[in-house]
Amino acid sequence: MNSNISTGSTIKLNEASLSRLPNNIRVPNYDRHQIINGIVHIGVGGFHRAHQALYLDNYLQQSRDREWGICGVGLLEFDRRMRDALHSQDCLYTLVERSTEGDSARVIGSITRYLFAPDNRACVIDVLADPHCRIVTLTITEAGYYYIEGSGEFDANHPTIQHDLQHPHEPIGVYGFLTAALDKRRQQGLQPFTVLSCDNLQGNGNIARKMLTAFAQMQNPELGKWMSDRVTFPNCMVDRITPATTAADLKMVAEQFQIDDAFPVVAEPFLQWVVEDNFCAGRPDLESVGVQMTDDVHPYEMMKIRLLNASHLLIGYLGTLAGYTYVHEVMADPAIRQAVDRLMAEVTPTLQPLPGIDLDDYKQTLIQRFANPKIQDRLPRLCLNSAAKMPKFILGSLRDALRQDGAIDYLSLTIAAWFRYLKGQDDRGNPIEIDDPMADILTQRARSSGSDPRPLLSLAEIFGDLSRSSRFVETVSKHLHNLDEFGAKGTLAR
Ligand SMILES: NC(=O)c1ccc[n+]([C@@H]2O[C@H](COP(=O)([O-])OP(=O)(O)OC[C@H]3O[C@@H](n4cnc5c(N)ncnc54)[C@H](O)[C@@H]3O)[C@@H](O)[C@H]2O)c1
Ligand SMILES: O=P(O)(O)OC[C@@H](O)[C@@H](O)[C@H](O)[C@H](O)CO
Repeated sequence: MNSNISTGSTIKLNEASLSRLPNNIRVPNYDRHQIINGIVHIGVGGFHRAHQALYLDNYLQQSRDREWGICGVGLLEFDRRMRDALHSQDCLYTLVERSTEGDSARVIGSITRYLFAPDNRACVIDVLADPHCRIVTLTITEAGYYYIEGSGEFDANHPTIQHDLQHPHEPIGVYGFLTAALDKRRQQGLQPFTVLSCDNLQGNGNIARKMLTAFAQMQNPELGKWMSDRVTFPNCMVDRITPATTAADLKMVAEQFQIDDAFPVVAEPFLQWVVEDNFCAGRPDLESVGVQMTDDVHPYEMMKIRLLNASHLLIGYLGTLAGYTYVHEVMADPAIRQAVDRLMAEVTPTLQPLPGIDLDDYKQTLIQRFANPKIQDRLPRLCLNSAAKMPKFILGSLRDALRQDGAIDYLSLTIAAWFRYLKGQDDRGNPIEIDDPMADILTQRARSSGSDPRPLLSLAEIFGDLSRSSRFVETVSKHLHNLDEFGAKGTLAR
């Protein structure tokens, strides 16, 4: 992304320039120098900055409690750009909410420090081990949990895990850092911190608990036991569509709001966070800023992941095959929009009822959110890392539907469309770039097996034993044949 923007009439964003920004831009009304970073967040990308950091900014704006600022951490080379941007502007950034009614911008101040782990790994461990840190939150993507989908077990052979087991003081992965810090806390007689996963995983807290404690057990069984007894891992459901920031967003922020921001973030107006109330070292009064605290997040997670994220996959594959670029363009195609409706209808019987939530309204709102032309959500973002997302977003519903003898047509179509997508060409022969840690094996199988889905369905680490269901295999097979022969639009027309 080209981050050079004209600075003629813009103001470089930083602490000193806040008072000179246009009046219609809300800026932090609190003294950021007084804030204690009670939260360390790993994986500061677009989503964290549009969601959790906004909730905490609202909290700091309205409360006198100064204990819940955020120290951001990036573990991967990918995060170098975030480091440079945030360090150049005192960790401030612009959040723009975009809807058909218009755009509104505000400057978020809740992240007061940012650490790029490759610069100084020991410093990241020290910050996590500091008694002021009481909650560690994560948005490290589905692939960041080192979870073997087919078995539900910890992927102990992953090179990152092996590295961290052998180099406990120089970790590179999330579990290495968390374990090193918790070990220090235990040795110093300090309480542990809460680990709050904010990734799109059903039972994200349970998965984080199982994987982190498995890692710690391998390193030091006593420490593993202490962690398993003392650290809490609330599950939570998070929701806000946040596209990846583009050069056009930087230009828009400069032109519409006169802010020269090296890494703004753009999001839809909708926002939701439902969190299990299980924090071992205290928490901010999240209810006061609209977070829903509950004893059981499970039905909320199921509803969101099985309706929203599953639809995103169908939109991503069919839309890409049909030659579209953006989600709102796909939603303007009546046939694909109808397929999304039908996918949601198929999933609905697998959901538990939620008091106070009308599922028809929820689904209608999703369709409207997807159709928002202002947020310019690109299809490749939805299709990224599909091997990790497919089991979480689609296969749970599929298993339930098979058990209930329910309809599986559109769930299977989503899988068939993914297989067709993995062949690397859209319906007009334009290349598709597959961005997935499993890309090699997936594309190799997709290309060599023609319209036979079985070689891909036999990947047990993704599909488990689903390939034993002949009903399922036949339905995917039928759709894959149609997609190969008639393309995405032709298949839907039939
Ligand atoms: N973008 C959204 O609309 C949205 C909405 C709800 C939830 N989420 C969740 O947030 C996650 C991140 O989304 P984003 O939009 O911020 O993406 P992003 O690409 O902007 O940021 C991803 C962050 O995750 C880190 N990361 C990736 N793999 C990692 C690994 N193996 N170990 C440690 N860190 C790793 C990256 O370094 C980066 O900081 C999603 O995968 C999803 O689970 C996103
Ligand atoms: O972020 P991922 O890769 O888990 O999934 C892609 C999108 O479905 C997701 O980011 C949604 O936009 C988000 O979950 C909305 O809250």
